[in-house]
Amino acid sequence: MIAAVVVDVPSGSVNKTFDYKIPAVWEKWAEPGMRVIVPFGPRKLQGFILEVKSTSTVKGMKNITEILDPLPVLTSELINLGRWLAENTLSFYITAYQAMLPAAMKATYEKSFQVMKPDKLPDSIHPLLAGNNEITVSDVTKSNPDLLPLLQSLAKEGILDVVYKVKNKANKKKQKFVSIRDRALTEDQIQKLNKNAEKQKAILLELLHRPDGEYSLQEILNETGATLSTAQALSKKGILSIEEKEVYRDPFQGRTMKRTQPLLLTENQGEAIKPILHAIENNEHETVLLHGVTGSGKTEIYLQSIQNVLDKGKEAIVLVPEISLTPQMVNRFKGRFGSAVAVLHSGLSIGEKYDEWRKILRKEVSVVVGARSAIFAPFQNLGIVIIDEEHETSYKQEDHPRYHARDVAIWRGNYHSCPIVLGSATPALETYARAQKGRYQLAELANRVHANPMPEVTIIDMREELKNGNRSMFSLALMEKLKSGLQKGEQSVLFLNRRGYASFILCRDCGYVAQCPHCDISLTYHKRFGELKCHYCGYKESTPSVCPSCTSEHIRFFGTGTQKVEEELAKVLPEARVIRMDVDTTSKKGSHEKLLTAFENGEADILLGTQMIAKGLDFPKVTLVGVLAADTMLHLPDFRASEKTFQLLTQVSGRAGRHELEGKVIVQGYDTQHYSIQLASKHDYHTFYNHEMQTRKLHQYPPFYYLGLLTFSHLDLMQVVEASEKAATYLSKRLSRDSLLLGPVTSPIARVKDRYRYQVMIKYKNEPELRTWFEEIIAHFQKDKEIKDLQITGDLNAQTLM
Ligand SMILES: Nc1ncnc2c1ncn2[C@@H]1O[C@H](COP(=O)(O)OP(=O)(O)OP(=O)(O)O)[C@@H](O)[C@H]1O
Ligand SMILES: [Zn+2]
Ligand SMILES: [Zn+2]
Repeated sequence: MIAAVVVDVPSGSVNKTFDYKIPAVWEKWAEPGMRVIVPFGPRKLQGFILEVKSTSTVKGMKNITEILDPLPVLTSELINLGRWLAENTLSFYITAYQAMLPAAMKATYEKSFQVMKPDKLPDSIHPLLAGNNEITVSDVTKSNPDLLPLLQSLAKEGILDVVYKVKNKANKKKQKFVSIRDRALTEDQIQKLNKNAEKQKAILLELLHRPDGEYSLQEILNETGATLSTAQALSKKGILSIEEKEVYRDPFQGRTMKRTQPLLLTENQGEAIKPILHAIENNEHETVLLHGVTGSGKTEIYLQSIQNVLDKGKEAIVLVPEISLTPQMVNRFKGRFGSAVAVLHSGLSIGEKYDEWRKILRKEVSVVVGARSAIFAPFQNLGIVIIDEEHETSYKQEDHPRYHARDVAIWRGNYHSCPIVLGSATPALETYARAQKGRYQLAELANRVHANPMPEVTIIDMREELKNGNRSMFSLALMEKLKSGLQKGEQSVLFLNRRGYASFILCRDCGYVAQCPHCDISLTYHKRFGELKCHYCGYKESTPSVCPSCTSEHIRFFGTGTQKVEEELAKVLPEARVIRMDVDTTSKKGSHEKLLTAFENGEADILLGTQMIAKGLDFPKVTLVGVLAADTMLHLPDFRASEKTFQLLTQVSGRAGRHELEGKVIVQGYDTQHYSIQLASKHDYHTFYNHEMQTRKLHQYPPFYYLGLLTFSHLDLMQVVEASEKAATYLSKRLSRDSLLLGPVTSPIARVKDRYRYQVMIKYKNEPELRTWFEEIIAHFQKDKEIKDLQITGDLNAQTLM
């Protein structure tokens, strides 16, 4: 038998399968979707079997070295999906397949020197080997780099051999369990034990006091204070049995979850869930847009839809943006479906993610809640995919493979004949447009549950405040509300929109702003370390005390960070207890959850934070939401700036007054007349949609046009300009008349890590050959040896132009 294998070399010339012979021992169980190790040139590489066949035209085929998985890790569905994904995102097949699996399953490679002729080995090498038969190249490089040339020449003479090894990161966690072999005999055996074998006795007594069964060895040792060797001695005598077993790393271990029961749906919810239930009932693929205002009870609709899917013996995937994948969010699903739920998000360790993933493959769970990549959960009987906050840009991966989770979901829904639910209070323009055209079904929830009113929003123009002599970062109205909230014992959320508003250092005399010397962006000020840092490349420098440009001493930290707001709050409201949530206070594992729980338990009056607190939170005592700097995002070079501002303001406002207490929102800014701010304050999605659609149409942006984007980068500016001009000429000769070509121009971020960036943009409605042309351009420059190091990335459906 022969296996067609795609190997772990992300390169254009290797972007196909290679045939290998399956050795007789493995013939019976080799299947498509298994990981293998194969020889490839002088190396050993990991790969995936995509096909098993009986003939091949290839001469001199090599054997597969090893099959790594007892069962396929890619289902036949995922094998097909990967092909589609690679082709539509201009990535390599291997990259697409690797993106579908947990990181732990990706191989790393190791090169080492192995001794072939020990008698000819020079003495100087012996200490290095320390009695072993081989040593890894990386070990030599670390300890004795000057010996490398000698080792290399020994390899040429055949005294050493260079071997390549594939290392697997995927390790299963093992734990030792202990049990008593024969309870009836044990009393006797305790009598017979040596008098001073106190600890051995302690172990046996501890086990005898417990009900019959296996116990974690570590737990027993902790209880008795005995050591491992004591237990091993008992095991040698045949009294105890110690066994090693595989266990899952469970990040939610030891947590008791309150089980919840389905709520009686409101009339509105009952209507909105109908098209979803209909599709589940009839095994139909249907994309349903669930457009519901904040607090309208979308989550309850998700939960009951999933229940219907589980009742049919099928499985469910729920995607949630990484940033709102909080324990509170997860608990809503675990609370309803208990241990049937697996969770996949980036906060888990590599091992934990691998364990959660294996629960899915082994059919031990039937619901997955996770961030973007959870869309690849290897379920085989998928009954629904739910994408919460479907407008979130994080659903698009901005690295190879550049897929959008929404597109993958719809592909899988089609494959399994099941519904896809896109939920949001502020659907992406693209999505709402499709619903209007009838390509998606539209279900709307116009009101909050039980007719709770939407919070009243007041907009404050901070320029006016300044004119009236208020120089603080809080308007009078906000101060007043914060104070009255404190008096009544209610809670407030203060949201600082930091995107596009990093804290930077500015010279008030000459206007100098500290920039990264390698990237064209300003450095961000980090007070805690007194340093300036680049968010793109990690470059750091200490904060200057005088301006490097004009030597003025008026060089200061400018812009508002959460720390600064916290300090201000302490001055003006010293009695308020504040919890600050931002990247600095949540970097430690579990701190995110701790802070939120503390706030929920009423241990603070004000929750102050960034984007992190904008979504999904549902706290009954929150009556006031304050937004500082609502307009900062409007000025980003991004055609979605208005849409993003509208979405964010709507989401944040939605945190107020979700339960009995009425909510109020105060929005502060400088450019408060902008329609996205005005309409968000009126909770008016539909007017915003119509207005924004007109703008997009006028400027020929999505959803009226797709954006194709080719980005070129190189250390040498001339190379980038030349290559991008060639590409633009090539495309302009081929594009249809309805398409527009823009550029080449410098990218909005013109330089990253010393590499200059240029882009060519194509606005198109229908350009079936575009993919091929992009592929040809990329292949052309890859062959061109003169422009070494030129990087080109292509995106057929770019979401941003950065
Ligand atoms: N049928 C119902 N009966 C009683 N309470 C309900 C019902 N449906 C939802 N709720 C409650 O209403 C509140 C808001 O619902 P939920 O959080 O699901 O809204 P949402 O639309 O998902 O909001 P957001 O988009 O703001 O996150 C929750 O506390 C929820 O428990
Ligand atoms: Zn200066
Ligand atoms: Zn930089």
